[in-house]
Amino acid sequence: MTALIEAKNLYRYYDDHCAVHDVSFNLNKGEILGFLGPNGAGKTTTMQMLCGNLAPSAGQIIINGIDLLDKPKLAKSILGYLPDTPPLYKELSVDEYLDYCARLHRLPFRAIAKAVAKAKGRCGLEAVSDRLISNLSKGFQQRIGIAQAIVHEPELIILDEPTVGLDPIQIKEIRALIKELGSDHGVILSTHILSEVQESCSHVQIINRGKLILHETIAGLNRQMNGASIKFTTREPIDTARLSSLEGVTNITMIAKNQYLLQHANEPQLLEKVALQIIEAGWGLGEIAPVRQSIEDIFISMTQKDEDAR
Ligand SMILES: Nc1ncnc2c1ncn2[C@@H]1O[C@H](COP(=O)(O)OP(=O)(O)OP(=O)(O)O)[C@@H](O)[C@H]1O
Repeated sequence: MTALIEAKNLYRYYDDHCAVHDVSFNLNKGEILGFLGPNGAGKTTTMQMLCGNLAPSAGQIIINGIDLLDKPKLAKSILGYLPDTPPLYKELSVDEYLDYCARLHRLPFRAIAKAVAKAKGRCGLEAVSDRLISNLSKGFQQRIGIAQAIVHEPELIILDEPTVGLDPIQIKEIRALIKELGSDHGVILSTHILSEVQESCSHVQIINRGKLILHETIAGLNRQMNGASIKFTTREPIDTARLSSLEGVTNITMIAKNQYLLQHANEPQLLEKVALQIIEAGWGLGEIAPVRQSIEDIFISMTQKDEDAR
C-alpha cells in the first residue's frame, strides 16, 4: 500500500539554526496523527514543509506516491491545509468564500456547487451559508477553515492547532468532525492539548528541538501509560536489594513509611512476581497496583530525557 505521506529525512535550517532535524515518518489512509511538541519544537515548520509552503533544506516528501518538490501542483491537489490562523476573507459570505476556495483548488465549474454543499454539510455550516464570515463566532470561523481545507476532497488533511481558542462545546464538535474525516482520509493535526491526541488520534508523535522523539500508536501509548511503575505498601520494611534482583526492575524508592515505588523496563507480569516475592519474604503485602501515567507525564518525561541526553 502506498503511504498517503512519506516524510524522509527532513531538515530545515533558519540561518545556522536547525529547526527540524532528520524527521521521517509515514501516514496511511484512515490514520489520524497527533503532532505534539513544546513551543518552538518545530511543529509548524514541519507542517509547512509537508504542505509545500516551505522548502526543506534537505529531505523528501512523497504525497500518495508523488514527490512534492518535483510535482508540487499535483501533490498539493491531494492535500488540504488549515494553518493556525484560518485563511478567511471575512468580508465574504460563507458560500462566496467556499466557492472561491473551490475555484482556487481548480475544481471543474460544474462540480463547485455540489462540492461546496458537501463541505458545508460535513462542517455543519448549512445554516450560515449567506452570513458574512466576519459576523460569525470563532467556532464557526474554524469550521469554515476546515471546510476550505476539504472542499476539493483531498486524501490528506493537515490541520495546525484546529481547536485553539474554541470553547469546550466547539472543541467537542471539531474533534468529532476530525474523527469523522479520519475515517476516509489521512489527517495530521498539531496541538498543545495532550488529551486531544488521545481523544481524536490513532497515532501520536512528539517532536522536541527539531527531532522526533516518539512515534507511536495510541494503543502503544496507552500501554506505556499503564506502564512502567508499581506502587505497593507492606507491613514490614522490605529488602530492596532482594526485590531489585527481579528481572526488569530498574529502581525502587521508598516514598513513605513502608510505601514504595518500583520502576521497571515495561516488564510483563512483573506485578504478580513482585506480589509473590513480598508474600514469600514475609514482608506482609498491603496494597499493590500499577501506576497509570498520564499523557502529560509521558510527554514531560520524554522531552526531559531528550534534554538530559544532550
Ligand atoms: N521564519 C523563521 N526565521 C527564523 N527562525 C524561525 C522561523 N520560524 C521558526 N523559527 C524558529 O524555528 C524553531 C521552530 O519553530 P516552529 O514555529 O516550527 O515551532 P512550533 O513547534 O510550531 O512552536 P509553537 O508551538 O510555539 O508554534 C523555533 O526556534 C523558531 O524560533
